[in-house]
Amino acid sequence: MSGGEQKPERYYVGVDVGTGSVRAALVDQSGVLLAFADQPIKKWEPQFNHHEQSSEDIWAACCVVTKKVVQGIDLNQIRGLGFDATCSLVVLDKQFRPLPVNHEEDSHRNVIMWLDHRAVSQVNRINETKHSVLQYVGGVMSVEMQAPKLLWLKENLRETCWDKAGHFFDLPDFLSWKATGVTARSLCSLVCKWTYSAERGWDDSFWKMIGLEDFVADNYSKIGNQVLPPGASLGNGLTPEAARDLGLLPGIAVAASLIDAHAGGLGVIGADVKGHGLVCEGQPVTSRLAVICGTSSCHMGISKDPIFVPGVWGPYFSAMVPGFWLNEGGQSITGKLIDHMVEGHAAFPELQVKATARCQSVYAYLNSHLDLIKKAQPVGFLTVDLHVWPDFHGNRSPLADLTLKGMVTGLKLSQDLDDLAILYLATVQAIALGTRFIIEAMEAAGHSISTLFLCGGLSKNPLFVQMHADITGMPVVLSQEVESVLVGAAILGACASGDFASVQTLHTWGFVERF
Ligand SMILES: Nc1ncnc2c1ncn2[C@@H]1O[C@H](COP(=O)(O)OP(=O)(O)O)[C@@H](O)[C@H]1O
Ligand SMILES: O=C(CO)[C@H](O)[C@H](O)COP(=O)(O)O
Repeated sequence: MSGGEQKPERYYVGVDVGTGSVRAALVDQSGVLLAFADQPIKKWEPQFNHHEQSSEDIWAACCVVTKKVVQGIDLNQIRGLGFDATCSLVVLDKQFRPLPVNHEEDSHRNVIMWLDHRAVSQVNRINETKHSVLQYVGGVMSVEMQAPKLLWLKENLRETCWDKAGHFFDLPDFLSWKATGVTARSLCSLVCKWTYSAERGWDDSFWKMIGLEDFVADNYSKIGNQVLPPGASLGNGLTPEAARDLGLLPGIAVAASLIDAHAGGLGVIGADVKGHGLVCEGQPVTSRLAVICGTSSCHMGISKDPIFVPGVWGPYFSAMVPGFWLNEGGQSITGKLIDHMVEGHAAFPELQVKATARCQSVYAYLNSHLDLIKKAQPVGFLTVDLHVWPDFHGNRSPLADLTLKGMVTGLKLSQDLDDLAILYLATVQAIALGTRFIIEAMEAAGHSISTLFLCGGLSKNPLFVQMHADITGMPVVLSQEVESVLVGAAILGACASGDFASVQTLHTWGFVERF
């Protein structure tokens, strides 16, 4: 480079903590992903419906992947770091040490995962209050949100956890605290999972009514009384200790974070679609629905004015795209359901052997097997007499009923590979029908959606994508960059660095090339 003529390249790091793994990416100043790394994280299920993780294990995985993606890069060129994560609950004591969220008193397991359904009695009591904050979570609070989990801790682990607790973090906020030492929370997590209002702040009457008046008494210091918009720069940036852990330089900008689905939404919803003949090209961004499909699926639709959709979370102001209201529909398990159905089938060992012999994933093998057995018919016809109801872990939207269970009708005595492939297809179709059900509820309430923007692990499955297009009757757009959630996380880091004016100026990073 000739001195002074060309500015040195600037890089941003995005870290995405999903349910099963942590991913990191190095992104350049045009939003192009240059390096990617992932690392599995531990999960415990000590009893049915109890799902736990370890914040130390998660942080260690963040460090491994971050070090990998910056290898060979001049660290002085890394300008910002952004985190997104699942909305699991992290519990620390007053000295920021992990506290056990289990009867076994294993303090390593200090995270109640988002999909944990232990707090059923607590959420039922919260919903019986009919408090006005519930209007902003779709009318019914989900057992996956934080208030019922906090109440469960108070009622079940009073001495070993609740009385000792100094800090309750949403996982994305835990990560930004760990990186900077700043305990400020992101508006995204507090609005979406904790009943905070961007306009009115905390509602004392809600916490008093549900029996968590403790938070009001100490001015919400344990759950957050300093709130920043996603992408805001935190404190003095990366601390020397965190910099050592992550293999970065101290002082680089660290952003207030986002929940993972929201980072994915940010990574795709503003994508430049010019020249692809898509109906949404001439329409406002509110005609787009971002669907983030991983262990679960999240359906993110934005609007200029608040829209109240029964059974669909929100409306949340400025929780994803600043200045817009967000409605978030969801299916609690989608990728996890497909894995469960396929791995639990009698023909799974045979599938594994055959897929391995062809150097394919089991899903790529199943997709080509379906192509073979459908003969001249469209693939959808293979399931005319086999149907799946996909609510094996309750229904998040639009029925908002955690008691619902799954169902399969049309089973036969045979359990060969054809049966497995067709059951897999029926499961994918059921999930896509669930998306249609959510879109219908959103449209009945006032949304006008024309195009789906998919991202997340399941968007790498062509059958999953095709079924969503066929069953919703809408075009499905995929970004050129498959790791769109990481693009969203890197957008946060880029925004915090001050190199870009705002998150909005960056959300066209999710440019489009694949359909
Ligand atoms: N190439 C692929 N083909 C089919 N399914 C995939 C592929 N990659 C990931 N998946 C599925 O996506 C799901 C995980 O998605 P991911 O976004 O990694 O999840 P999370 O963010 O919840 O950790 C799993 O159910 C997995 O089977
Ligand atoms: O509730 C959420 C988003 O609002 C969870 O974080 C999400 O459903 C879990 O995400 P993933 O399936 O990608 O791991």
